[in-house]
Amino acid sequence: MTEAAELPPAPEQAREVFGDRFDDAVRYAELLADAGVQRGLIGPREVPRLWERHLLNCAVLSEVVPEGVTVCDVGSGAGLPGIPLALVRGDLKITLLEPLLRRTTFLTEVVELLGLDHVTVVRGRAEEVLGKLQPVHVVTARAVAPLDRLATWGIPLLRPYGEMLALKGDTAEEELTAAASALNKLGAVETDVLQVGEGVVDPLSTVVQVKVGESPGGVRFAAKRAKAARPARPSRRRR
Ligand SMILES: C[S@@+](CC[C@H](N)C(=O)[O-])C[C@H]1O[C@@H](n2cnc3c(N)ncnc32)[C@H](O)[C@@H]1O
Repeated sequence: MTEAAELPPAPEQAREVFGDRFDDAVRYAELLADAGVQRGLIGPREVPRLWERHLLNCAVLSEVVPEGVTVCDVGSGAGLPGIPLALVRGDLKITLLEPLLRRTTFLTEVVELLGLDHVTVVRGRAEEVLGKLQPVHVVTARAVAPLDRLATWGIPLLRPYGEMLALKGDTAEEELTAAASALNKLGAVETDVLQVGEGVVDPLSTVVQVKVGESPGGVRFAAKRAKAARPARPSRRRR
């Protein structure tokens, strides 16, 4: 049997980043290393690098999230980036969206244990909750799908003038180029690649930012809504 990897002590930067919520961040890291691994939500090989590669890498996304907004973390998995973001930003209202029951059960436990009153867990696929969730200012995501597919799921969840913030690695620029036409059709008006986490993570975390205009979801989504709104044709009667 392989021995369970040990969770290393929190690095000094974690105290600064999580501030008052540092103890809760430690508790979350312990839950990931223990129940998270046992229930197959995170690989055992991730445990030694939980702080740098997961908690801190996700928490620094906070640098580019505006104040007091609503956020939907699409494909939250074991709570990344949603939970670290919630720990550093009590001003946000965050929905963790995840289709798998095993994962939403874990997320609900974490939210209750850490007393994250500003976080709600919703079970579902992004493309299926459209119209059921209130549109949000910001969609976040990490490791869910290539940018073009992620955009078709995430952008329709946005309010007008909202933005999607996707944590991506080295492939960020490449994915943006490949997704250009899809983003255009979905109503993107501005895109950028941001580097965050100076002095906290090395390498810096890369974030693809996609801002939308008045019509998030773009032409296809607008057409779908128009179709749904059309009155039903009167049924023909046989004479
Ligand atoms: C590789 S995991 C990443 C989890 C987490 N974001 C992280 O970085 O550790 C991808 C997650 O996306 C979820 N997912 C896949 N398709 C989805 C969809 N259409 N809508 C919402 N979530 C989805 C999966 O269930 C899974 O939890």
